[in-house]
Amino acid sequence: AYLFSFSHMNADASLFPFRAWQHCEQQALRHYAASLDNLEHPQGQWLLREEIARTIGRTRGVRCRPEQIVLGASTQWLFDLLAMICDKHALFAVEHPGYQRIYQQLHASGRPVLPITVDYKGMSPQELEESGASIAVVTPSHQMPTGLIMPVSRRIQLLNWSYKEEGRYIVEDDYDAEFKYEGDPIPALHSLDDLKRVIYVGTFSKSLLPGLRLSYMVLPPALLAVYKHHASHLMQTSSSLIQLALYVFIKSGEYQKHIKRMSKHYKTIRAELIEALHDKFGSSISITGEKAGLHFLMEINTPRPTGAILEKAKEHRLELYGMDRFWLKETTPAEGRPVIIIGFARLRSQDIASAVSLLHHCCFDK
Ligand SMILES: Cc1ncc(COP(=O)(O)O)c(CN[C@H](CF)CCC(=O)O)c1O
Repeated sequence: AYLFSFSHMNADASLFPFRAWQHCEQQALRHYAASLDNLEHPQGQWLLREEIARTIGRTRGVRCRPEQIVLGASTQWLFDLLAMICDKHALFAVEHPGYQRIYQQLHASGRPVLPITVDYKGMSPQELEESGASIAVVTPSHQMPTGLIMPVSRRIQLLNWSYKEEGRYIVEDDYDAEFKYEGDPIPALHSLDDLKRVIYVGTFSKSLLPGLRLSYMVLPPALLAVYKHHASHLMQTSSSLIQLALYVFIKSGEYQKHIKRMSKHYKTIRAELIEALHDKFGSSISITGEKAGLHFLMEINTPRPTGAILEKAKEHRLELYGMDRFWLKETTPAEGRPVIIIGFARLRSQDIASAVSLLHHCCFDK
């Protein structure tokens, strides 16, 4: 077990309202147990899809009907589904550096996946245009891993790219949208889309818990028709019990209360952590991607290479990851200063000073 964790992959289960969740589960069983005895709708429970449509309409400006929502046990599965229903010649473009599991998932679906460079505004429209891809996968709310927030100007550029040709789509993976600390709220790409070219994807992995394994996808009408034709033989992958408990949890207002409480908590932890990092590391670090989400990047001015830092972190039971897991191309990244990804979802206030000084030790001391 780790002493401290800077992982970007976890959540702090000790902050999850399990009593409230169990109450919602009991309510779900009391009122909807009957629906557990048969195979449900392939897209998932209607009641939950209604609540999700309402929630993303209110919080992200995503206008959709429950009929357009497909639930799934993980974002990876939803990308599998997407690969099944999209035109078999369609090429996918993904962000580089980017989220490796989606890249691998799409690769496994047998079609070439093209890594497209992410500049300081997000996926490069020029590279995307030249790539010949017709489906662009982006993470505009807090790019994984750089943490940049895609400005509206770039969102419009990508939408215009998708409008140029039939069959072009943008997959908006709105990961980390729930937690934003600086700057004005930016509406989802989906809310700016006039021609129904955006497929909106969301997950409860970070707003609630990764262990719930519940994610959702909003299909535009044209793709919904294809889904209904191709994939309706596929059964829903997520558990009906979790879906119904989540429906009660959202309906009762517990979800909104939880997001508010966690936003406040993460805002405090993030501020204390950034202050402690600057105190300890001084001008030897530069932090980027910290305006939203549950992680940011930290570049360190040290002669020690990333590999050696990660090695030392392992020795000292400090959970820490580098940028290699987001490097999708065969080429190795130009050797610059070490950059590590700092996740803070699992950090507790009282541990910050010790975790930061241990990190400093791994970066500089023998
Ligand atoms: C860009 C992006 N879109 C969705 C998810 C959610 O996927 P799921 O829980 O299956 O719904 C993640 C989650 N990624 C993990 C970080 F918590 C893993 C990162 C790593 O493998 O480095 C993600 O990065």
